[in-house]
Parts: sequence; C-alpha cells; structure tokens
Amino acid sequence: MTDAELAARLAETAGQILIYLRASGLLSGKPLGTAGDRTADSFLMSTLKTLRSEDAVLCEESRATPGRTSANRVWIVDPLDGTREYSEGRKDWAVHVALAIDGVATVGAVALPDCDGGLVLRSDEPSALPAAASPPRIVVSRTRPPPEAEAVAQALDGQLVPMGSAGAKAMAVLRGEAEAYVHSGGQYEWDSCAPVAVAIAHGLTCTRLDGSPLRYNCANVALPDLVICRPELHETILSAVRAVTEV
Ligand SMILES: Nc1ncnc2c1ncn2[C@@H]1O[C@H](COP(=O)(O)O)[C@@H](OP(=O)(O)O)[C@H]1O
Ligand SMILES: [Mg+2]
Repeated sequence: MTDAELAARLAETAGQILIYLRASGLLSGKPLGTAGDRTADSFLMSTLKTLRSEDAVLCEESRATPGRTSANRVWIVDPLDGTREYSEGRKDWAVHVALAIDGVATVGAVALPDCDGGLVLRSDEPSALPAAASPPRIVVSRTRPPPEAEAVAQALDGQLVPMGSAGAKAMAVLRGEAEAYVHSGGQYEWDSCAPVAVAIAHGLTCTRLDGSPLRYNCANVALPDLVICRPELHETILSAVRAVTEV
C-alpha cells in the first residue's frame, strides 16, 4: 500500500469510528470529545506502529516517537480536529493523517466524516479548483478568529465565514466553499500538516502569515499562524496582514 493510500484509509476509518461512537448516544459534550480524541488516537497509533514501524510519529494525543526530529519520515496526525464541534454535534470536524518528509508536508489525507455522507480528500487525488466566488469568502475560527481577519476581509472586499476545525476550513477552500483560510494566535503542526499537503496538491498556496514556508517536524511543534488560499489572493492577504501588524 502506498503512503497516500494508507493515509486515506486511516483517516477514513478513524472518521467512521468517530461517527459510530457519537451515534451510540452513550456520551455527549466534553466527555464525548475526550472519548473521540482517545479512541481515534488509539486506532491510528497502533495501526501506524504496525504498518509503518520504521517511521516516526507525531500526534496530538500521544507521546511522539523519541528522536523524531532526526527522522526523515514522520507521520503527523490529528485524530480529531475540531473536537469541540464534534462534541456539539456539528459537521465541521475532521481527521488528519499526513506524512512529512524532510520537514515538508508531502502526503496527506483529510477525512470529513460528517460532510456529504463522508468525504476523504487526498494529496494523491488532486482535482481542479472550482470557480472562485465573488466577493471572496474567508473562513476563520468560529471560536478564536484571528485579529487580522477584518483587515484581510476589507483588503479583499470579501466576507468572513466562521467555521470549526482547521481541516474543515482548508477543505472548504479546495472544495469551492471559500476562497481563503486565515489563522493566527496559536495552532500546532498536527492542526495543519495534512490539510496543507492536500491543499498544495490541489493548487492552493499555503504559507505562514509572513509569507515564509510551513515547516514540519520541528523541535517546537507550535505553528501558530497560516494562510491557505487561492494563489491569486495570496499577495493581497499578506499585504493586509503586514499593514496591521506593522502599525
Ligand atoms: N489559539 C490557539 N491555540 C492553540 N490551538 C488552537 C488555537 N486556535 C485554534 N487552535 C486549534 O486549531 C484547531 C482548529 O481550531 P478552530 O476550530 O478554532 O479553527 C483546533 O484543534 P483541535 O480541535 O484538534 O484541538 C484548535 O484547538
Ligand atoms: Mg487540531
């Protein structure tokens, strides 16, 4: 099985486990989110350990492989991105499985189990971007929108759309439901690695908000800001962010 095939099968299966867990009705609210995080993590970690025993792993819910920063191949996994939204019964949550090679988000799959009966977007199955809408829609965190968001919306003459989950927001851009995703104020490598691998493969531009590349498998796994957008919007977004951060 290729790495891309494995990423997709893992993300899809973890998503189905999460759907099943929630449908049981045994838990709700925060305890449901905690059980979802742990259950999906346990499946993903034990399966990766068996099928890719040579590779390192960095996961939100588990201890990373010792010495992972000197490994070339590292699986970077978020078993349940948008835990809050999942536990609230919303549809904007995702499972992220990525393989970073030499610090670059190279292979990835993002499952959206609650979206159109269950979708998996993959870095090895790119499709053409749908036509852009006007005015542009900028997806932002529904609970922690970035302070730069209003300035970006003004610069693009666009509108802000609140949504949960970094994976759901990034996939909204490549599925033509939004034109850009902008975030700042905090995030970790697992929140963006798989979405970025998939988004790049589909022709989107992905960078930090200062325009520098998104690097993975760093000693410090904080990766607090990013933009994922249609290429033609990138420069305008960076300029708008620069203008507010330089004030
Ligand atoms: N300021 C912040 N600090 C740390 N993590 C943040 C953050 N803002 C967003 N995130 C994380 O990024 C993911 C998407 O967030 P949001 O829905 O707000 O856009 C969530 O991941 P998890 O659900 O995996 O914890 C959330 O915890
Ligand atoms: Mg996350």
